[in-house]
Amino acid sequence: MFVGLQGAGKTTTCTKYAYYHQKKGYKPALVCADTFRAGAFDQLKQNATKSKIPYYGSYTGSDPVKIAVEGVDRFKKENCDLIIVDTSGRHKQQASLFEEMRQISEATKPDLVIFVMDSSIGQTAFEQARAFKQTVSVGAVIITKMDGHAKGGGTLSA
Ligand SMILES: Nc1nc2c(ncn2[C@@H]2O[C@H](COP(=O)(O)OP(=O)(O)OP(=O)(O)O)[C@@H](O)[C@H]2O)c(=O)[nH]1
Repeated sequence: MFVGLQGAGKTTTCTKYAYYHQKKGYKPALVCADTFRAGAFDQLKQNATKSKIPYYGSYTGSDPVKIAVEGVDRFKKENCDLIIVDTSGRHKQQASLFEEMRQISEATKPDLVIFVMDSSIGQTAFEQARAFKQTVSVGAVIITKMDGHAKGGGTLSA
């Protein structure tokens, strides 16, 4: 399950992560549990289609917990090795969105929660990262946009 702030690069990184594992011979799948941002499902769908990775999502559903569970169940039945759940961007002041993230995690029971962090955030990442870790069991961090500037060091130290 991928979590993080708005625009951190979750959807892009989900596809890269799936593609990487596909190239290694695994059978990944993508689930779009982002019902918040307009176009989120289309973005994931386009990336998945280009990479020939199966995907699941909904244009009409408004319950990300339900969509996540449906997607995970479907791909488990299809014997996928790696089911990646992309979630909406959120920040710690958005209590209801944090609660939603907790519910998705509780319902899908991910083996790994990955916190995706934009390197340009620098050391201010600390408070946000802590809030995510206090709500869901973050087990890994991926830092994105290291190609754009030199602030990644601050992010790493935070
Ligand atoms: N330069 C650069 N741009 C990136 C990288 N990763 C993502 N982006 C860009 O950052 C923007 C946001 O990426 P998304 O993958 O949509 O981010 P997101 O976290 O899914 O966004 P929300 O779902 O709205 O929270 C897009 O324009 C991406 O192309 C990266 O490593 N380098």
